[in-house]
Amino acid sequence: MAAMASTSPLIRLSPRFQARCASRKRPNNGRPPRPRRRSEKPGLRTRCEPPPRPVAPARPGPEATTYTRLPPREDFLAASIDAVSEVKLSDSRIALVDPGVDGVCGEVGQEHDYNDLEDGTDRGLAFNYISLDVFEGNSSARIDDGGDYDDDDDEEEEEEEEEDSDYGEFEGEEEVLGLDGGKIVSGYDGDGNKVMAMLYTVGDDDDENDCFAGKKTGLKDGKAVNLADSEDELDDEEAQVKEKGVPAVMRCFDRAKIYVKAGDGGNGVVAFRREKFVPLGGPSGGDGGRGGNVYLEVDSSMNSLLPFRNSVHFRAGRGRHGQGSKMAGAKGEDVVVKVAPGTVVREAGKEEVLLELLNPGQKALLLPGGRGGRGNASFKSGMNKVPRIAENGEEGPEMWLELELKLVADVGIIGVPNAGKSTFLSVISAAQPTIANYPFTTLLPNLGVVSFDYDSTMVVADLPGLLEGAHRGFGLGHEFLRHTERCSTLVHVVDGSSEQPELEFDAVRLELELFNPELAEKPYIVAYNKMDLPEAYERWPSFKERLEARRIQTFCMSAVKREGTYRVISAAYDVLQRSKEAKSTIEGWVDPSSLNHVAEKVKDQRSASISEFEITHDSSSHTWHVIGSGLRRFVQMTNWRYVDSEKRFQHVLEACGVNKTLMKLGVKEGDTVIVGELEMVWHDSAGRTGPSNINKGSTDSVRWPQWK
Ligand SMILES: Nc1nc2c(ncn2[C@@H]2O[C@H](COP(=O)(O)OP(=O)(O)OP(=O)(O)O)[C@@H](O)[C@H]2O)c(=O)[nH]1
Ligand SMILES: [Mg+2]
Repeated sequence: MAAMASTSPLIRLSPRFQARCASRKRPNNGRPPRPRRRSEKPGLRTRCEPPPRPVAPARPGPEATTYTRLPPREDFLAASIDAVSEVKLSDSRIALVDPGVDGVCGEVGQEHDYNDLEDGTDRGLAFNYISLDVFEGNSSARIDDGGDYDDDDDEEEEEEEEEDSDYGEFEGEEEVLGLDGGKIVSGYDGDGNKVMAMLYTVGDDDDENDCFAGKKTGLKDGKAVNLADSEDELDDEEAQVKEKGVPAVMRCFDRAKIYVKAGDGGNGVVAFRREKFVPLGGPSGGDGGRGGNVYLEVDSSMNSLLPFRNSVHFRAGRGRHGQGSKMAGAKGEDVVVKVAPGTVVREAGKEEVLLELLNPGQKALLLPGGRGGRGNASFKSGMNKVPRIAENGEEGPEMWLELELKLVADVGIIGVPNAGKSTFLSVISAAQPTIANYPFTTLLPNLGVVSFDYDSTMVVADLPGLLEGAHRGFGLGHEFLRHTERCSTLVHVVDGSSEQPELEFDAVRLELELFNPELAEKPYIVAYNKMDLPEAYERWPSFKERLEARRIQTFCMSAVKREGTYRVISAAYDVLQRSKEAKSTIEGWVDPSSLNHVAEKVKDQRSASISEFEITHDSSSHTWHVIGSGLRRFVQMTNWRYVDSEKRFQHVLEACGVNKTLMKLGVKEGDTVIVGELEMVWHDSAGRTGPSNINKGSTDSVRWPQWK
């Protein structure tokens, strides 16, 4: 720009363009229209309609944050939530474990009769579990709250069921895999595909409250198989995923969408010094102030992105305009957006991560404010002593950002619902997560700090249970799978009391891989839980054998009896240390100044040369588009109120080669040329319009007294 200013006295004004319409954005900065000047006379015909503005990025509507969207009504499980809050560990089934049971991994003591829990009523929990019928052959699975299922002779009923597509997809052999509060059912559908379903209910027989029962879900290669009433059946997969949206009560405020805008620069002004005894005071218009910057800062007191529910827009202040007596405008106020530790920042709609803000105190300059426009004092030179030109302030950049909070935990506890993950966390740390004998007790991740001694501590996160299909939105797991991306190590808790622990184990591993293959590559250990239960104890040897054959480090424990847990967590600690060492050698030291790289990029874009441009031609409308960020910025900063601005603009187009290129490409008389927001008409006969537009007294021939 400095170079441009110095060229102004040498302007060879041969305007081939006639500006039809100058930038409409701030035509007059709110001031009353000036009387026409000579230079605005003939030749400069303005068009009434504004030039086509560049297509602005679609502005997100009210769904700016994940939590502003209301969940589908049927997903709001009021009854289930009530039920959850009533359940205590002491009430749960585990309270019935006979203390006489001997240690883990060894002999199991006496048999425990838990069969009475499977009769549909869990006394401790006062829940009514649905009955699950298991069928052979081609019969259909059916859920019935305590009702009988007639699977043989009643042909009419069978016909009805065939018509009812709710059951149609879940035909074939089924077997019960787990009967723990909820029931995991596996089977084969008509096509021979493996089908899994988690069936459970909470509350009494009242259908309205029986929300979980209303959402019985069968999972078939990640697709829902709706086993409930046909009203709930959804037409397509998309609708299913939508309906599986996490209810508002369960939503973690760990995603937000915000708008940030750096402040615009203040405008420069044209002013001349008029003072007694100071003849020919000269130009004294001050520069505009710089717009405020946008910073992102990690605030250790924040643990969610909840504050962004109310405030979505963050705009830095604009710089003040310059004033006479060479007074520069004040700088605009900066805005600092505080985020929780562990926040990942992306530009909305883009995959690329802009910033990862992990540690409290980190502060990143995200968007630098716009440059202040120069006042006429800055344009003064030996050849142009009365510059009547000033610039607009540069527009501050703006952006929609997607913020995502990922837990910063060393170890993540994963596994199917009800495996005992929360129980394990409560044993190894001081955390007190809700523990209960039904799936999805944990709705939000829990954190706990495990300390071995003063120096060695690690943060462990208990994550909501994962179901098959979690990566496609089933259950709650997918909402939280991303948290595991931050964990260096995983502890995979396997429910030993399930029918086929290995199958469940593989399903969860597959989910991790499908969600993000990098997750599956993280180091992990397996903790086979509930060893105090006879069935778990029986299955342990074969489970261990198979996993060890696959070279997977496997431990057994009884979280509730606090046996074997220390071994598991110390093994996790060892794995964590090893992975940390490996990481530090690979990644090396990270330069904290790299946090400003987004702002650096913006600055680089700003300093793009005006001679870098592309020209496209639309032959149907005889329009030429001159595209270049340097030129665009130049147009935006040109203040068309001032006569000299127009001349300087013509000169710049000539100097940077736009005119020449257009002529080379075959521009014709009357064609429209669009540069940035400015639309002009091309005239071949420069002689006709060019010299006649020059305000002869405006540049080098100006005499100071003229301004007195
Ligand atoms: N017998 C026995 N029961 C256990 C053991 N560990 C946990 N449980 C019980 O299993 C049930 C589920 O425990 P949670 O810790 O809530 O399971 P979770 O994996 O956190 O479940 P979600 O949060 O739903 O994913 C509770 O009733 C626990 O008391 C164990 O070692 N032995
Ligand atoms: Mg839990």
